[in-house]
Amino acid sequence: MSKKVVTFGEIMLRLQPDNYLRFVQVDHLEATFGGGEANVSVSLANYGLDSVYVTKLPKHEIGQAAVNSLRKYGVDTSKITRGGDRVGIYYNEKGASQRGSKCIYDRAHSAIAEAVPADFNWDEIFEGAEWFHFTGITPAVSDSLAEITLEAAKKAKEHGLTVSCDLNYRGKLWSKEKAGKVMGEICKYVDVCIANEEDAADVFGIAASSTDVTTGKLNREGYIEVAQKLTERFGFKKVAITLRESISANDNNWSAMLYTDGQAYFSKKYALRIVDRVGGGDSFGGGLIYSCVNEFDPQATIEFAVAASALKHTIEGDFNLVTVDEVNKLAGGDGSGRIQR
Ligand SMILES: O=C(O)C(=O)C[C@H](O)[C@H](O)CO
Repeated sequence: MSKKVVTFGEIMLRLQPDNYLRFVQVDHLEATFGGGEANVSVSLANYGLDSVYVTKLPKHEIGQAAVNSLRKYGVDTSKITRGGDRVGIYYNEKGASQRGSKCIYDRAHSAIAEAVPADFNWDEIFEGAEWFHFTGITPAVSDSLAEITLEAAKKAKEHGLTVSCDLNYRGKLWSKEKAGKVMGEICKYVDVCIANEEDAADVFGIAASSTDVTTGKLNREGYIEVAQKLTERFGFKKVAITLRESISANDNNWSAMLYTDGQAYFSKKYALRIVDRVGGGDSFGGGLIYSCVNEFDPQATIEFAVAASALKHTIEGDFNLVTVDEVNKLAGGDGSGRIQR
């Protein structure tokens, strides 16, 4: 039987202009769905795991369309609570070259934002599960959701699950102070922390002293220092950090580090040409969770996670629609992009 992983968060309607058009230019928007944890669930379903996504969505057709967008890829949506009025929306304008992407949220009073603890029966949801994943976006959405996320993390530990959290700081949803306070409590129940150095600094005020003298960015020692400080503070078993050594619109190197048992493992570096970067971090989380539940060794774990997320950057939409074989092919060194025939 395949291993069961539960994720919890908000899935939103993503509305986006075609290609690289600006919001103010268009008279129609393309509609898809996405959300940090939903994206991870789709990755895991693609990899063949029993992938369960938990949220609350209205009973109406837009809520159903969100459910269908997940079912289409094999995510188990049976634990989604139905009710409330709104599906959260995010508008995404894709940047190019020196113009960055823009994200506008319209998610206040969504069904999940207004969910209450009684909406979820965690004992039932976690039955037979091995792993629970959420991101720092979920508790940022509303106070009630922060309370529910904490309860879910505690319950997951009681049920013996491994708990992972991607810090994913969203400054449009809450202040650094509030994020630090809420996440500081929730992270006591987390085993595997996914972060980048900006999240660590924004949420926990953790900064590293080691930077590269020429670029001014963190160097390897700096990343290790961030992971060590996170581990010291929360007792994480693993810290996975995506490295922004030089990630700008024109120079996109993508790699990561896994820190576990006092050892740091660095992945290969990929030069990306970005088709869609939204969900890139989630695809990394999905690859990491897949590798961990399958007990890959640390180097293989980080290579799989980074290769998975490198592939995501080539795919339109939030979801990483790749198979284990495709990820293994890239992780194994074949990044040729050749046509297969
Ligand atoms: O930013 C958010 O809250 C989203 O969930 C939108 C995207 O799906 C998310 O940023 C991808 O990680």
